[in-house]
Amino acid sequence: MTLIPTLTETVSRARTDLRMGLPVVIGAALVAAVETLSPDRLALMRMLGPAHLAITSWRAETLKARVYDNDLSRIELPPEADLRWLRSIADPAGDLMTPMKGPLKSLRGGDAAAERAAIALAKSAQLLPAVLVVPVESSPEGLTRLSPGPALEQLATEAAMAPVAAARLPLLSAENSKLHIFRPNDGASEHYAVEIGQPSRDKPVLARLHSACFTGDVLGSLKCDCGPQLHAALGAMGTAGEGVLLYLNQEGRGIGLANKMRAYALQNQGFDTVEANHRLGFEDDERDFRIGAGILREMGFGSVRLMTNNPRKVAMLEGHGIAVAERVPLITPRNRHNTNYLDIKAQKSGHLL
Ligand SMILES: Nc1nc2c(ncn2[C@@H]2O[C@H](COP(=O)(O)OP(=O)(O)OP(=O)(O)O)[C@@H](O)[C@H]2O)c(=O)[nH]1
Ligand SMILES: [Zn+2]
Repeated sequence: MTLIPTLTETVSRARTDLRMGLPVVIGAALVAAVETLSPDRLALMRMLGPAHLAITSWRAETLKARVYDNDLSRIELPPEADLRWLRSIADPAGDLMTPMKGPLKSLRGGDAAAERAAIALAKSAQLLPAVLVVPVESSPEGLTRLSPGPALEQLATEAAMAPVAAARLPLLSAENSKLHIFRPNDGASEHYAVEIGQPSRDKPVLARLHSACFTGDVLGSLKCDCGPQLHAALGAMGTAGEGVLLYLNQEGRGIGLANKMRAYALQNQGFDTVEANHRLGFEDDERDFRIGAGILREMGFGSVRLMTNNPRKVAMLEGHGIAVAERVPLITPRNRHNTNYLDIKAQKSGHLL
């Protein structure tokens, strides 16, 4: 152990840098997130050499740009491109008003490892997955530096979860409850576990992995089923006298609340929940379900009766050391605002509704 930052810590720093609009050095390139880049920093970066953009293949598909690097595209920057242009490539908000941004020229050949790591880093910072890249031989002092391969590997590694604090928390649905806080070792969000009663660690526990939904859980949004699912799950555990509900801070299926609102704005333009994610450049579901498995293991649970309609959650838990003894459906009422969303989840995401 030294006082020098580990790779995990350096990646976490780099994530914060991108959120603040600071470039980071990945391999032999200077990269910055388009979303947070200022005009001044853009000008300074462009003085260092020819720049290009990296976007995901989903975003490239919408923009009709060629994809030569599998999951991403490197787009040449036209000389006259300003920040407005960069943002129009990154953010689909204005796509319908200004559909033609091109023709876009995709770079071909060479190596896209730095771009791939930069996009993964931007996603982990819950920023739009679009980055400005300037290949450089030497880069200014003081910037966070990463090697592409190890950075990508680190971003794909399961974070270790440490229990931080726990206390009794009587709930409307179950007076005998306790709230546990878990902190990952990668500088990302904390997650919570509500333990109801004193469930045995030796038999399958009634469990729910709930992903945060500020709009549904807190505001009572009618657009999704999250709030009613949260309360139905706690209610069922209260009635049974025991259970464990993980509240995972993976808002918007892992893209964050700002991007979820971008997705909602696209849904107002007529795209469905899956199409909206893709137009933004994301996969339809960016959540890392290993987090839930890690917390259950940390709490001593090895087997669950899982309240979910999502077969992927079952498969991911099973794949990460938690036996799913039973899937318990969690069906909540439909309304005119969420019925299309629920149909799309059933048709495109395999939910059993
Ligand atoms: N990106 C995006 N996220 C959404 C949208 N609507 C709801 N969400 C998020 O979707 C997640 C729903 O999480 P869950 O209810 O735990 O998961 P699920 O995959 O629906 O599975 P089960 O509810 O267990 O059946 C939450 O993180 C919400 O914030 C949307 O239109 N776009
Ligand atoms: Zn919701």
